[in-house]
Amino acid sequence: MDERQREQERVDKVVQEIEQKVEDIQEKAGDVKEEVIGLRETFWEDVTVNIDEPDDIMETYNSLRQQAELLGERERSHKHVYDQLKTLKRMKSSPYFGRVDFTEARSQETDQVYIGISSLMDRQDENFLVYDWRAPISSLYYDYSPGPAEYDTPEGTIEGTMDVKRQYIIRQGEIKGMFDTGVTIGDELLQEVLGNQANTQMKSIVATIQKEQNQIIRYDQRPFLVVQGVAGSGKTSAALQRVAYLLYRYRTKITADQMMLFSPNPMFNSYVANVLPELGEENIAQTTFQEYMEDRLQTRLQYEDAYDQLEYLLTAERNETYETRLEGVQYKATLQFKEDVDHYADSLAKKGLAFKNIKFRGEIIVSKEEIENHFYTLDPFISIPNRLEEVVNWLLSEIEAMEKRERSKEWVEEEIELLGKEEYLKIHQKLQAGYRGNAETFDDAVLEQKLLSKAIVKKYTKPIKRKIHDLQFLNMKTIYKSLFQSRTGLSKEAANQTTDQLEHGTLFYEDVTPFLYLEDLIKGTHIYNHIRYLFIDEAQDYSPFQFAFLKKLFPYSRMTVLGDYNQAIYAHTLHAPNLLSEDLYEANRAEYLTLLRSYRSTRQIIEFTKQLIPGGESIQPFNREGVMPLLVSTATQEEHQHSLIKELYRLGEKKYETIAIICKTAEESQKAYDVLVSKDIPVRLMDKDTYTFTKGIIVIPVYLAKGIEFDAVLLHDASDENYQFQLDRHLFYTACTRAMHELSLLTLGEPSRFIREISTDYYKYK
Ligand SMILES: Nc1ncnc2c1ncn2[C@@H]1O[C@H](COP(=O)(O)OP(=O)(O)OP(=O)(O)O)[C@@H](O)[C@H]1O
Repeated sequence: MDERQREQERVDKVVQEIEQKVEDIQEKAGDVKEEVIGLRETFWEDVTVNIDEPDDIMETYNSLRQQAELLGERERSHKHVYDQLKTLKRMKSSPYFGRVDFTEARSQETDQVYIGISSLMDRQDENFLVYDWRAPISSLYYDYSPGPAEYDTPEGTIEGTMDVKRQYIIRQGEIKGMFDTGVTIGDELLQEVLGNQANTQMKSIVATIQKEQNQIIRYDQRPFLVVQGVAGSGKTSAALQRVAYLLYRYRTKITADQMMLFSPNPMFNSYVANVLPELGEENIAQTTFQEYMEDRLQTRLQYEDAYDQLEYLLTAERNETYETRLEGVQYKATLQFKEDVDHYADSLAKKGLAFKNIKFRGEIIVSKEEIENHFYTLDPFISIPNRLEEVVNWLLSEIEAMEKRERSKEWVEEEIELLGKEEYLKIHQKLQAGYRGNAETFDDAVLEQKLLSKAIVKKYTKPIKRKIHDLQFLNMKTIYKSLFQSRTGLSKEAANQTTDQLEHGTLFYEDVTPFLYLEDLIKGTHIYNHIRYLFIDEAQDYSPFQFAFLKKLFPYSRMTVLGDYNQAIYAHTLHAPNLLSEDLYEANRAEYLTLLRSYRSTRQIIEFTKQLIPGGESIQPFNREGVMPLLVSTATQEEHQHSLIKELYRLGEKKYETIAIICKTAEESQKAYDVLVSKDIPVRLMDKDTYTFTKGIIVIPVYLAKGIEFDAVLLHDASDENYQFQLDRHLFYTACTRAMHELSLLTLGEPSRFIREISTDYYKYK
């Protein structure tokens, strides 16, 4: 029998074991499921509901709680069984992907370690048939070639020799490919994986994790892990496998809801949504900075979003207003500005807080001046948030006093009379329920009238009280506006521009973080203390100020920060440090890792794109052959449209599943889209509100294509007019590096200087 047959026999045996396990579990699962259904059906039968006496209420409460706990526990175990089944079903088709034979130096015993997406024991629960890829011993597979090798366990390092390192492609229980590999994990397998068509959903890479990626995945020392990785080097992939790794490593301590990922746009969220479930793990919370902002500001204020800011900076005329705005954008991103805000917040302890009148039925009941007076008569040594708490209590007591006065007023009586039958009944019943123990007084019409007026007044004061609790009597807009009358590092023009903007009622995007930061200093910080691991992807787009803000929001989180400074596309990151800069981290608190190998694109595309950026020569392409990028230069609109359509047909014939026409801005995208639609080309336009992306041809502005990849990319207009400034270079690089197999650059007019800098040996010219 040859080696392959022997291996196939083993696969068959493991598949049988899996089938057996599935059967066993299904039987058990059936029981649990029925139990859950049964419990739900009889939930109310098994609780005693009696609320006549306080003791009975207690008993009812306890009985309800017990029943709910029982149901919860059964539901959890049902879910556990269900998850197990899902993983086993996945393993039945492909039980493992790797094997290492390892001889421990101490015992001289050799183990054959088979590695798959999850561990699998034999039926006696004695031997591992498959090891989870995250188990300590599995790191041998990712880190070593045959020869001396070692791995770390919680008990210490185990040394030995690796005799065999083998990879398998197993599909539907059949070995389709099998290779013994050297240092890096098989080029064959990677070739196969990377040569495939792009997917509208990212896949897990556990079978082919590279050594330097494995380092990121398993890193477990300093609180900050900062990864600078070139485009397509697997940063996002590594981050997601790292989540799965941490969930496994700390499975008794950490759950998915204690982790969170900040991603660049909502479409990216749907793009990566499958990776963790594919690995048998739950997804973690994902948000974008934009979503966080929306959540915080809600309808309180109008504000600009990051994309609109970028759109303005890319499309507006470069005049004085523009330059002033740019100054603001850049300065408000810095830690110096954060210090300005800190100083200003300190000064507010003595004076300067602005308040709003509290009104009731159109009349002022506590004026802003009264609130201000009250606030500033409180002990100045008490912090602002604590003083505000006192103000809340005082305001609430004022409201209560007012409530009492109002109850006997005429308008209340009128309202009672005007009450609809249903409303009346509702209030009546509510009152009755509350006063059951005292039933005889209920006949008393006077009492009823009293209770009704109380309820009516309460109806009006309830929202006021809620607003007081939420500190909405603070006039945050005015407070923030006054910051620009204090001393800051901004020029007078930039400060005035901000105030003017605020007077129109809208917050610039660059003001959102400082605004929320100041608000937190005044109201007391919002913190997410349950988040233990925070992941920030596309970190180059965050400013030092935003980072300081995030650190305050997540004080107990270890952070994994990943990005590529060559893809920094926001104006605040120009000539400024960003989240990848070492000077933002305290000494010894952060580890910096670099990824230089790029996997996404063919060798030809990488050879081209690496010349677009300074230092690009250090980028190492993964050797996957393809065709050279194509440049199609045209002189007129007609020619441009004609060649666009011709290119689309040509790429379409190659059966690519995803083709992206990438534009610099939303404005350009809209134009391209209109042209294509008028020519009956089936195409979708992606904008900032698009949440998923689909197969076929799409038109998309670069900043929304961040982090995503396509089979073929067609740059809609790579002309010099479109791409000439420093920021354009990053946009251009980001756009070109989205392509996996083919890249075409169309230009209307002279090609961009970034292309002209490159020797024509690296692209075809048409
Ligand atoms: N070890 C690997 N095995 C298989 N595929 C990989 C590996 N590493 C990366 N890839 C693939 O390379 C592509 C790029 O990976 P990913 O999107 O994680 O890179 P990135 O560094 O986040 O890219 P960018 O910064 O350009 O958005 C993906 O298709 C991913 O599946």
